[in-house]
Formats: sequence, C-alpha cells, structure tokens
Amino acid sequence: MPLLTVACAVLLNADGHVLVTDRPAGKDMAGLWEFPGGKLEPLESPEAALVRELQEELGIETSPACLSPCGFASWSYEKVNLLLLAFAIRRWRGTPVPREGQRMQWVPVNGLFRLDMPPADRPLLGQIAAIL
Ligand SMILES: Nc1nc2c([nH]c(=O)n2[C@H]2C[C@H](O)[C@@H](COP(=O)(O)OP(=O)(O)OP(=O)(O)O)O2)c(=O)[nH]1
Repeated sequence: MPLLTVACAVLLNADGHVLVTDRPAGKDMAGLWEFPGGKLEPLESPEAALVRELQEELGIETSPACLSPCGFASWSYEKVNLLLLAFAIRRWRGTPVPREGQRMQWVPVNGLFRLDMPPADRPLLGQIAAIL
C-alpha cells in the first residue's frame, strides 16, 4: 500500500490545553476529533505543509522555526499506510478560527484520552502527555 505522510499540530495554549478539530461530514472518519494538519503536497516538507494547513484550516500564522517535533504514529488503513508526524506549537500569530466548517475545542491533555479520535492518533497521546 502507498505511504501517506501527514503532518499535524499539537497547538498548546498557555493553560496547557490542546486544540482539536472534528472531521467534517462527507470525509472519511467524519465526526472524529483530530489534530489540525494534512497531507504533504508533492515535494513539500512536513513543516511547510503544516504551516500551510494551519493557515488554510484555522487562519493562523506559524513558521517552521515554531514547530517542535513531538512524536509520530504509523497506522495501516484500508488503502494506505499513514505516517502521522506531530509537531508541538506554543507560539503562533492570530486566533484559530475554523475555516472549513470544522468544530473546534481546547482540551486538557488528559482529556484527549477520552475523545473519539482516528485509531492512528492513539499512540500519539502518551507521547504528547510526556512532553508537557
Ligand atoms: N490532520 C489529521 N489527519 C489525520 C489525523 N489522524 C488521522 O488518521 N488522519 C488522517 C485522516 C486523513 O486520511 C489524513 C489527512 O488528510 P487530509 O486532512 O489532508 O485530507 P482529508 O482526507 O481530510 O480530505 P481531503 O483533503 O483528501 O479531501 O490523515 C490527525 O490527527 N490529523
């Protein structure tokens, strides 16, 4: 199966809460909570992809220098092997506002374990808890 690389953000606010958005109706895994981000375009670096996706999905400005690798997960879905690269981000410009019809919430890291998330995300949660 093809390998699909996805970069996602663990946006941490001053309270130590993490931003999650839900997958809009009509997409695979609709309704599940996920970390904002998305697929790399051809020849795009993970960092550039994530900066672009955060602008498109939430209207916030970040830069590769603000991205700190904080974990990865690997999961075989039906048609792809997903490699999910997570970056912690503590500083950005602007206020996140969902721009693609997603719902959004800030949750304490402990609260992530109680959310319905894609199976690929599970192994990331302990890694995120460890960096706080
Ligand atoms: N952004 C993000 N994607 C995740 C997470 N967990 C997880 O399994 N994924 C999967 C879902 C998708 O198959 C893929 C992300 O792709 P994407 O967001 O660029 O694209 P999509 O499938 O939502 O929609 P499309 O752009 O293809 O229409 O990674 C996560 O926490 N964040």
